[in-house]
Amino acid sequence: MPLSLQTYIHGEVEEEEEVDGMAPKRYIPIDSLYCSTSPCVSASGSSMSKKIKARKMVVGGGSQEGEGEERPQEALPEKNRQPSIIHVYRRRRFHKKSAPQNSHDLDIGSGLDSSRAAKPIKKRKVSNLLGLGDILDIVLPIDETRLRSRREYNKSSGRPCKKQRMLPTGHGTSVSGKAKRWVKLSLEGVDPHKFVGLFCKVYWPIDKDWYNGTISKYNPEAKEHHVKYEDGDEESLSLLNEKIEFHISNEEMQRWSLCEKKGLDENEMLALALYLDGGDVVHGDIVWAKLTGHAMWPALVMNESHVAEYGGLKPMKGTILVQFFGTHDFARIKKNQIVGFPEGLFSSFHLKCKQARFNDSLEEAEMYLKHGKFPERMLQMQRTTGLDYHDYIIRDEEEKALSSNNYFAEGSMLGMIEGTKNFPVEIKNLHDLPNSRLCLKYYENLRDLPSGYRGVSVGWKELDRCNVCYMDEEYEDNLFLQCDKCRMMVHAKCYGESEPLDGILWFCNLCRPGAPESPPPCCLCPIIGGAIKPTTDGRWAHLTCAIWIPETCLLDIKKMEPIDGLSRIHKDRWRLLCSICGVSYGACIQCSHRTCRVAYHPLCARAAGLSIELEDEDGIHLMSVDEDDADDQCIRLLSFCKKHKQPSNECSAVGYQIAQDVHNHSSYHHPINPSGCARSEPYNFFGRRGLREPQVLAAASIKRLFVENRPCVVSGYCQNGFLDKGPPFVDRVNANLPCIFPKLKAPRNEIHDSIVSMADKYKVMRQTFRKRLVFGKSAIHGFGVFAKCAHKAGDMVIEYTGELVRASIADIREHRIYNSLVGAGTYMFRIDDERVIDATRAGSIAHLINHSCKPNCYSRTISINGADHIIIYAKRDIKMWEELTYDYRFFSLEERLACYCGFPRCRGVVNDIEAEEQMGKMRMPHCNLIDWRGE
Ligand SMILES: C[S@@+](CC[C@H](N)C(=O)[O-])C[C@H]1O[C@@H](n2cnc3c(N)ncnc32)[C@H](O)[C@@H]1O
Repeated sequence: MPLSLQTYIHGEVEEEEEVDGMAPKRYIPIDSLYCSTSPCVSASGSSMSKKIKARKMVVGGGSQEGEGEERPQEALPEKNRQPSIIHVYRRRRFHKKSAPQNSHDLDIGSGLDSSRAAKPIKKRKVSNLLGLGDILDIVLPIDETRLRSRREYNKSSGRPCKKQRMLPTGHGTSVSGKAKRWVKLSLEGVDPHKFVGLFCKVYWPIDKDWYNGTISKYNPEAKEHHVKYEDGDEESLSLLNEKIEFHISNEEMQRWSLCEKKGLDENEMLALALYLDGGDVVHGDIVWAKLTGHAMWPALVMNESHVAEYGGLKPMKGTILVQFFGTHDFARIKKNQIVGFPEGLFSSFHLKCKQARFNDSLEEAEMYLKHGKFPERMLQMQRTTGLDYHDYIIRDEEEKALSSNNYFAEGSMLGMIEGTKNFPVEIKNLHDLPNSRLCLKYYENLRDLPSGYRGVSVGWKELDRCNVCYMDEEYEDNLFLQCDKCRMMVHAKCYGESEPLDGILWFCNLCRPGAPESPPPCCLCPIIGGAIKPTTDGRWAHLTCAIWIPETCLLDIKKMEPIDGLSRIHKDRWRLLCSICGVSYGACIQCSHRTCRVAYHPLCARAAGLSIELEDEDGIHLMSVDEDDADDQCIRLLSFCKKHKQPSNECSAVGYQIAQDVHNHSSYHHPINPSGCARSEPYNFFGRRGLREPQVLAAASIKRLFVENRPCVVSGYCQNGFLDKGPPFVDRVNANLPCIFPKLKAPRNEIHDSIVSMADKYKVMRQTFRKRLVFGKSAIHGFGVFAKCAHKAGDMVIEYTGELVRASIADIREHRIYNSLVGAGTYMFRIDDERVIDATRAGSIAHLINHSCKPNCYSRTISINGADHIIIYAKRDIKMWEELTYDYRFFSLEERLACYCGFPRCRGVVNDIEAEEQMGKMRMPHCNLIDWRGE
């Protein structure tokens, strides 16, 4: 094997073995994986996949024959496990180091230790900061010889000349136009062909080393450059994603109209940061601060004595008040979420985010370090502390929210309702941010709103759930749709998309061309973003609000718009104060408990984890959406405050109802999985959760006909008292309202480059997965799949591929072939009742992805050009080298498969217990079975 195998233990790299042979490779080629990981046996038939070993132990309750001595640690309980060992393959050691090496590239590994050993005296008076040249003598401990040797003094000022200082040794220090030097080139807007032929060096994060090569060609389709390394290796890569420098002279740059990328000078920043670093964090310090869902971000520690001026950011034990560079927002960050600036640079935090704002923040941080200066806007924000800043906003995210109808922010709403303040402390209020261009834009929309309006943003983090019905299951006839711009996820039918999209570009109605420039606020609640639809009176409202507020309805339930009935909303409902966000705006619903009057906005309730449900959600599918049947139908929407929140499965009527369903659906067959292998299940498997349709869609349908929503307005006043009984009037004239946003099938040139259709995303995913993912030894079980680079929530990660076989064939293979060969278990993924993907002998490394009860990925079936594909998506942002996991939702009434995912609240088994329990209820007790002798 031509591979150098390394062991990563707790992030440390240790050379484990050097396997010699053919040309060196970066990672083992995925194509050659099967021989090493598939459960297919060797000629002797004695090898058994680790997966099977673990599984057999679970089944048998102990080690199996032939595996006694080598009990895999993945089968051990979490506490007994050894430190996680991940094997990854790296380039061989004999790769020459990039030559000539940049003398200005601080050797981070050694630089860190030496500098730490002799920390410079801390200097805090940043306003008197000297230029780098002035302090070089002080920071010499970092790398004295290097810094000294590079110093070239300007004769007149006696200060070091920056340009010359930064020139790499080996390339002379001349600044003549012909002298070549290593430069980062600006890639934006440059013809990619211009890079062909350039000598370059590419940074390999695993090796922490640079490798020299030449760009040999450009592939416009893949948007990739091909690099031939000096050591004979070659690869195609996207320059944008790489840390790459070119060896080029100024003259050549001019000739080919290339320009140097004016970016960070990491070394200078490091030197300055080390100079300022030391001891406890005090105000004026520059640090890395972490908000959940965001990269570590450069921030300035604020003066706590001014805290009174920061309104909602009052002192809180264990937290530090910071202002972020780049966004200029204030936040209170837990101390353990703060990292010293030099440490962050050593950990390459500055390379971990590609957002424009992040780059701005680095540049601002650099300016502050070098010159002690802040951007004017940051100062303005500091000056306006007299204003009531209720909370912080990450402007970048705000931009996302305002421009794309989606908002991601820090903090779980559960945390909020458990907050010590009257109102949840972590809800973000967008008002009183006068310096924000975006806020001004946003407020333009709010002119007509009452003065008490405050925008509230919630963490729309759950990309795997429908934004309307909040269910995470997918149905064969109601697939998930994701807006290709803002990534909002909805069920097609919940959003009113009846036509199959088949992978074409799809935008939600706020991202379509012609949509309002900035997202309109919902007229029923202050929550920003989400699935918003037009109302019949020319406003906008969340579909969820329309569904949960009793008086409103949808005129066309196929299109799920426009929202009607706003004028019917009871006047008291508008006056209710939301107990969760504390904003007295919009219309609230109330707790369904008999004696409780607690009010909340439906979306606040959902975000806070309160239960909002149908009284008989499992029976909803039995209701007809046919208007003729309307008289007999009634649906009750229940919601409970925190105090009266009840587990949804407590309702005994549900079990009964399901039992009836089974009885009535003779075509239903209980799923068989006698082999017990951990087949992953999709989300649309008929039998898993009873026969439910996405509940809110059904609710919306029925609601058009008749709704009896229990909660009373204010006290004891049944809403139905003011609702017309019987089917609400469907205004046919209004139903023919012009379609405000025609269905978009936008040509590529109309849209931003980063917005691509499902089909294009799929294509890119297929082209890149080998570069993005790698398999390795997993701490969970056997082999797993790891991310070689960071992934964003919602990214398509990999397709689960293999042989597409009929379910009956899959069963036969399991029983007759795989089980008899290796004992048990296969790599199968059920698409639906008919089709199974068998990845045992063919397919991508997706079959190695392990299960976790708190996964970072999820699976979805997508349809492209008429073909179904099982795609593994990122459920949240995934860091480099994180193991990919998804919830197998393993379903077996016969077997339980112990789970070793290590998540603190692991459910203990890979099985989808909830689904199995539901199914258990669906089984008729024996005593209820009639002995049918035929007639
Ligand atoms: C598709 S394979 C995953 C790849 C597997 N790690 C391997 O090396 O072959 C599925 C099998 O991995 C094992 N597995 C995956 N996730 C697990 C977990 N969280 N706990 C225990 N076993 C797991 C189970 O034996 C399951 O049948």
